[in-house]
Amino acid sequence: MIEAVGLTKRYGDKTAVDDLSFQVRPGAVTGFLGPNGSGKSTTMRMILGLDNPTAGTVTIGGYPYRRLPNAPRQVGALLDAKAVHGGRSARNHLLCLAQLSGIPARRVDEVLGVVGLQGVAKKRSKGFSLGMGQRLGIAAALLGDPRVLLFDEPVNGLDPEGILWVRNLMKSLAAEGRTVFVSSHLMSEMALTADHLIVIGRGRLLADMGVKEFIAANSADFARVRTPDTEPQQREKLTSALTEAGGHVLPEQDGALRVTGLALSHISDLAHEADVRLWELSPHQASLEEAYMRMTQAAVDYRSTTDQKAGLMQPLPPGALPPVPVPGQGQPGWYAPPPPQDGGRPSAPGPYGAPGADVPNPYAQDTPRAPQAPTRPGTAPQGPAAAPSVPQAAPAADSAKPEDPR
Ligand SMILES: Nc1ncnc2c1ncn2[C@@H]1O[C@H](COP(=O)(O)OP(=O)(O)OP(=O)(O)O)[C@@H](O)[C@H]1O
Repeated sequence: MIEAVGLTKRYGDKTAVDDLSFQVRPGAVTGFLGPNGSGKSTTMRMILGLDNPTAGTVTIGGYPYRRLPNAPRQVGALLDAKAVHGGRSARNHLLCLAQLSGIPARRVDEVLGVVGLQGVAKKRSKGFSLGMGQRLGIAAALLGDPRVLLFDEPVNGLDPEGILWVRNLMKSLAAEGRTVFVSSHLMSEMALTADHLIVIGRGRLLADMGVKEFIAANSADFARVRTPDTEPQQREKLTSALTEAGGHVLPEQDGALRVTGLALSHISDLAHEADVRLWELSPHQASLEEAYMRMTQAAVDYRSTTDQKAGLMQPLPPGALPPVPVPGQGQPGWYAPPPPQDGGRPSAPGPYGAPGADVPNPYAQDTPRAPQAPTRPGTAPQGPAAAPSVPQAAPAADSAKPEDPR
């Protein structure tokens, strides 16, 4: 288990991590989310003893990383996939790390197989695509067969096949009882991978809860109800019946009604009693991305001056209602769904349940692919920080040259 207590990091005037307390438990994938600059990497670096806290503590299995016995066998991390000596082959890079940590050489071939790099094991890593570099970083993290794994943006640069592979890998590592702590900006991916979320904004803890709980607490479930378009009086009749029963009804742009506060079965019964025919009655819940946007909108440090989403925070004119989001048609003027009906306080999970996904196929592999475009230009995903750091190599003109003997 990873445990942070009052963890704080200041760089001069800048507080990067502010009194953060949380636990990352074994047997689950815990997602670590937050806007750019919110302190995720700083937190991960402090967990791994690469940065000293200004205040507070962070321990792994009860020890600060630097006092952890045989740390590389207990903790594996992918912090910067570029932190590799580019002149070395993938295999030699891993061999160096293995030797430094007393890990047998046969484990190198095992992890190369796990990440699907056995075919390019003898190629110099400076010729690797971003995705192949990520795989090499993941291989380094797995080298010591650790019980605790940290991954900073592990799917950065991976193609859809690679993303699926990482998702399955994370889940299977957690299913083996390991502690898996992973940061990502890809909310759709986190929704499929993580069981639990730790969300920070400007260095502070915003949420520490299950994925389903997080979505329920930061969005409102609702039902979409549609009566025949040709009979507007049916719509009026249903609106009255639903409102009288305590429902909250809002018209949507396409003529449907958005209903909150009533279960689907109750809406159906009320429509039946009012003798109103329905063309649609469907449950809806915000996505993790929408719930995340809603929670973190006030903690975003970097926003484009031309970004329409910035308008979200502007107050509406007196008496004006916010624009109504339309599922599947975008949300005009809104970056996140409207607040929960209880006035913004976290609400109990709604009646319609959250979407879930369970993908088996542990350690499924695929072969590395041709070079891919980076998804976040200028940002460097991470390498084997848990192992001793390896200096980054200068760019090479020709990766087909024989391997650098160093
Ligand atoms: N060595 C440093 N010196 C000064 N400021 C730093 C240093 N490292 C990080 N910071 C600042 O601390 C804050 C948190 O940075 P950090 O990299 O931890 O955020 P992050 O959540 O990982 O961001 P991103 O999602 O963009 O990777 C930022 O404002 C950053 O500029």
